[in-house]
Amino acid sequence: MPIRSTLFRKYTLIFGGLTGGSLLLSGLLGISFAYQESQLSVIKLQREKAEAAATRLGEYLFGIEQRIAVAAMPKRGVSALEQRSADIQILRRTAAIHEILLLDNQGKEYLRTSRRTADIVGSKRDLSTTEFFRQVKSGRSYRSPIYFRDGSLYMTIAMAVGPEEAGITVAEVDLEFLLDGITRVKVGDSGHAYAVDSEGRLIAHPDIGLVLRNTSMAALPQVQAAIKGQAQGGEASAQARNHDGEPVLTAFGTIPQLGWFVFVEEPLAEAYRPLYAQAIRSGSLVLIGMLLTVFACVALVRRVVKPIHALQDGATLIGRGVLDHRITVRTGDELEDLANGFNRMAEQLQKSYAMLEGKVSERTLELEEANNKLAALSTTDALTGLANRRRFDEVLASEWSRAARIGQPLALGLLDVDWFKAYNDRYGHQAGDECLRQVASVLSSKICRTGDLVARYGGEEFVFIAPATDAEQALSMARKVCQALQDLELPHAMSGFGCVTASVGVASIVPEVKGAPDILVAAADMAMYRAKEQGRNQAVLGG
Ligand SMILES: Nc1nc2c(ncn2[C@@H]2O[C@H](COP(=O)(O)OP(=O)(O)OP(=O)(O)O)[C@@H](O)[C@H]2O)c(=O)[nH]1
Repeated sequence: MPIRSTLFRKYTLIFGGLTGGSLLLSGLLGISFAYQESQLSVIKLQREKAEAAATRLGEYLFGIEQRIAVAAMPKRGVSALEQRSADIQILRRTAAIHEILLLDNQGKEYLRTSRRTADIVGSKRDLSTTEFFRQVKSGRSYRSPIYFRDGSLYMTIAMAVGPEEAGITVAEVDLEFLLDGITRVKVGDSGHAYAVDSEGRLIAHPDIGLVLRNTSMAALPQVQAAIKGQAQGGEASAQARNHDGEPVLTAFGTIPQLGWFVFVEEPLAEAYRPLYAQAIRSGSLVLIGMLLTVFACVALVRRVVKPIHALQDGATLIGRGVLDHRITVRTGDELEDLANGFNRMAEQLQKSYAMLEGKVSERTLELEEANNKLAALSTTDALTGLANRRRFDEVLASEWSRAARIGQPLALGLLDVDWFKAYNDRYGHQAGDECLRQVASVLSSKICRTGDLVARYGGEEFVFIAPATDAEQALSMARKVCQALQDLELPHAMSGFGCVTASVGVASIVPEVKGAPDILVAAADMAMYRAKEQGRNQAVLGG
């Protein structure tokens, strides 16, 4: 079955996917939480700024009111207006107080002291119909709505301190300090603060032109929410659109004494810039972490897969028969165990093959020997150990051709034991066999030149082939054989010689290529018969 996927790819995907994926997930969650926390802290900071500004302004205004109250307070238990005028004139030196009136308890002006004009004392101007007089007479302090005059922002504060005869103190407060307070609030690089009154009318803004144009911010949802009291604290800090329709992060603080609101706002992109930077930093770290994880996974998987590949390659090689191959795995675990198992198996196979090969070559050798023996047997005479008739025919044919080729004489001798039938009859067949072996031995000892062949021709007949031997030499060799046999003196009572003798016929010719060796055999045979006829125990030359 074809392999669908490699181990390396599979495990890299699994490990890389799991670790990289979980790292990415945890990284994204971390970034998300950090983003939310940072967002909350940015919003909280903004709200604190707004509240601090509101508190500062409220306290400042409260301080002015306190000063007015202290100045308006009757001294040494005396309620006469004259005695308080001096204190009130001192109060005039307070920068934020533009003008102070002292009214008697009927609403008649007793003293008017201003930073720009000379003091007017005892004008008796009737101010009893004014709102501030009515309100103070009813027992409450009075704060007027803000109003513009000569390009400046004012508010009137009226109060009565002490017994009724002490009269009413009315101060016109220049709200310039409000603008200062607002413009001093720093919100990031380009953020700012502004203040609105309880109706949403702009009363302080770094762009004084907006204030002077009597701009209302009441249309802005965040201002509406603040006025309606729907938004409290953190919930009032949120993303919104400013007066110019730009997205901002905004928060507000309340000046409770006045019912005013101080808003701070900062362009959204600027407010969140540290968040984005942090998110990018965290994202980069997650990315680097993921890359490192993936690299680590690849390295780990490669380390795991490498010995498996070594096992795979080794198993393939051993399977192909390379049995001396050894698998090298040094992991110190099951894989190394498996490699060792393969190596042991290969070693075992190698030994078995070697044993098998040894047996095969042993058997082959035995077979060769058997074949050689068989071949020898097929060409050897069992009784005498001489070459047999078949071997004789082969050698005669080849020597005939060779002699014909080189033009040399080839001699052949045919030996027949004399009166051998009688020998058998007299001494028995076994003795006859032994006698034939003796004859063979004599023949072999006399016809022993290199290239000569002695063979048993059949029965008690022997034959020899002598290459490069002429008739005279052949006859001489035959005579020596006859003599040697006679000299052996094997007893033969039935022979006229008293011992075993033989008659030999020899012939020698230079063969012709076209001729047949039969003529040489026939010539020797005829000569042998002639030797018999001539009395036996002799050699006769034929041809
Ligand atoms: N013991 C024994 N006798 C054999 C063997 N081969 C042939 N003979 C005997 O050899 C004898 C040959 O006898 P013949 O052919 O009559 O010749 P001969 O008796 O030798 O007489 P001449 O050849 O005329 O001298 C036979 O009696 C065969 O049985 C053999 O292998 N062993």
